[in-house]
Amino acid sequence: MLSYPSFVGYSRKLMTLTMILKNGKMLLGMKNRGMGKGKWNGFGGKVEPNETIDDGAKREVKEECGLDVISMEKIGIIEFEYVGSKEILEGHIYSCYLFSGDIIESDEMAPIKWFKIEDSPCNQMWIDHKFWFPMILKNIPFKAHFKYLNDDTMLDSTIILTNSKEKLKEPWVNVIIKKDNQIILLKNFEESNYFNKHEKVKSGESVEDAAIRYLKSHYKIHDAVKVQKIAVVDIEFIDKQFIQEINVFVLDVSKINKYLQNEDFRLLDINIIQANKLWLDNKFFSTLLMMKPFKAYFLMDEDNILCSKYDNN
Ligand SMILES: CNc1ncnc2c1ncn2[C@@H]1O[C@H](COP(=O)(O)OP(=O)(O)OP(=O)(O)O)[C@@H](O)[C@H]1O
Repeated sequence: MLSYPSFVGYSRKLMTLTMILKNGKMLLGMKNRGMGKGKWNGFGGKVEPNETIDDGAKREVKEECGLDVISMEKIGIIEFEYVGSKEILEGHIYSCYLFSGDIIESDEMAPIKWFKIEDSPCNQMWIDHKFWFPMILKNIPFKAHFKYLNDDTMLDSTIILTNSKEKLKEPWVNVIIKKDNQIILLKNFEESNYFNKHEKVKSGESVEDAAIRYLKSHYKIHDAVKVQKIAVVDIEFIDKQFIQEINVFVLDVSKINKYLQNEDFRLLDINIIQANKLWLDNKFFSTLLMMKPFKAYFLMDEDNILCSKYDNN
């Protein structure tokens, strides 16, 4: 379901961007002119007509921060699209851990500073940085497309891991119980994201049976209960070799009191859902509660969503 855009009829401009890393820190320069003025970034620029992309990347590092690259690795290719432009900026993204020489600031890039990775000046960097930087750190090849309205507004993003051999899907279930205007959270819900824990589907078991098993293990519920499968959510973690396929069912008990007797639950008001950090993004819950089946895909690095796609057809 993760379709990647194609750009027939667009021209391309090749660019490089090299992230220089050492001992948990990254080297960033403040761009003082041209594209990305006023932003901290790695080092790079346009590839010249008579050089290879790798050579262009090394030349830009030398020109912009004075360092000589000893070795570098290309991790990703990003296609930057700006609404209204028929030119794709094709950025080749490198990591470099081995270099020599001294840092020299230039008119174009100053100051140049080492930042601890966890202290990166995110709000003074390109918005896209946070979506692909985890792949740089974990050395996971990727391809991405970011669509910008202007330099500070991103409209769409797609990231594909290019090394993944077909990852295996692992089916899980989750059942959301809705009562009037409230969602029922189990006692063991995940505090961090206000969501009931997922349950793994056993081998040979259907997802529907797993959903009923899930319900019975948590609630006093009888066999005839009807759950409705609303969402299939594929969750890919960048550094795991399988995709978690979460089948999300919804059971509406607004008219049925007996299911909930004598049990100790936590009720969460649907109206405050938007304000809470619920599982996944805000759109997920509102889409789920429309009760129309849909599919979704999330690319994650630990708790961070790097890419999300919905398919409501
Ligand atoms: C839209 N989101 C973006 N996210 C992250 N990085 C981005 C970027 N858009 C451009 N970049 C990088 O910014 C540099 C511009 O280079 P830029 O100064 O235009 O090139 P070059 O040095 O050849 O120019 P001059 O010839 O000196 O004008 C180059 O590394 C390029 O990869």
